[in-house]
Amino acid sequence: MTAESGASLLLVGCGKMGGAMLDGWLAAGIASRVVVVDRAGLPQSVAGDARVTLVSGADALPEGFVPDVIVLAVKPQVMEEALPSYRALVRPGTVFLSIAAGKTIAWFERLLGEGAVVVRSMPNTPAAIGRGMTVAVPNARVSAAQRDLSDRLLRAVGDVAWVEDEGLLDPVTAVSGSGPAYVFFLVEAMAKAGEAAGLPADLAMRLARATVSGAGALLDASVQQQAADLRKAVTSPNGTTQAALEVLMAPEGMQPVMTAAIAAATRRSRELAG
Ligand SMILES: NC(=O)C1=CN([C@@H]2O[C@H](COP(=O)(O)OP(=O)(O)OC[C@H]3O[C@@H](n4cnc5c(N)ncnc54)[C@H](OP(=O)(O)O)[C@@H]3O)[C@@H](O)[C@H]2O)C=CC1
Ligand SMILES: O=C(O)[C@@H]1CCC=N1
Repeated sequence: MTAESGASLLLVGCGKMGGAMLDGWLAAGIASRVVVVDRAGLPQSVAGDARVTLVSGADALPEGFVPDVIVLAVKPQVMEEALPSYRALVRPGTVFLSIAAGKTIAWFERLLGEGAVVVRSMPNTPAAIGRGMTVAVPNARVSAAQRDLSDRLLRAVGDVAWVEDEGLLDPVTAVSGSGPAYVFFLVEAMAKAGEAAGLPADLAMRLARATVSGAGALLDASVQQQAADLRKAVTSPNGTTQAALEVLMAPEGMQPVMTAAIAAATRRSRELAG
């Protein structure tokens, strides 16, 4: 691969996350060729793109195809069944880039062999609009050029942080990997509470959606301010917000619930290691 020619990629699993990442790579022009393995077919967004070839399984890869990166984007529960078919592609020049929750670098080395070059990462679904957050950790065999290529692939769909301590990937998964679901649930909960307070259901949902997305955009635009500062700016002394925050910020309020939720997701990520 050269910077001009672009990378040659094998994408194993093209569902919600794999499909979002594929869109990002094609839009950024990082990939010259992407072979996709997925029984369900290609997403509509990439149909007809000459750089993309769909195959039904590892046994149907194009003759002589040697990918720079193999992106592993199947569910953790099917990874063990899927992975051995790609063992023949292990070589120093090919990076196995996993986005699967829980599955550790040691687990991949066990199934692929000690020589495997592995990056374990955890993205999130805002990647679908180029606003993802990914944390990645390399194994010892990843070269500087391979780390750079992996970084460019992940950065095509949002921000990227690299860490050396793989143990951090479980709480990372709990905070940013699963995190979008908590925010969407917040919308649902606010809408339901608005209904309970007397709003019509459609107006309550419209207000909840607009408030969460507007607050997210304000947070994004307020690089100099902490989230706590933005919260304080809404909170008039002895006003309505203060009344609500006295409930949410009480010792038995939202913080212990969020801490317990993130601890549960962290535990589940560790269990998925298998
Ligand atoms: N969704 C999310 O928010 C995030 C997910 N992840 C991780 O991304 C990975 C994928 O998750 P997600 O995209 O949500 O899941 P999806 O189910 O949407 O995508 C997985 C895709 O892989 C296909 N597939 C199943 N078995 C194979 C196989 N043997 N070879 C090739 N393709 C196969 C599935 O097809 P079929 O449906 O026919 O089985 C499906 O299209 C998981 O490991 C998850 O932990 C990481 C961060 C965030
Ligand atoms: O729920 C899951 O297991 C995956 C990983 C992070 C987000 N979705």
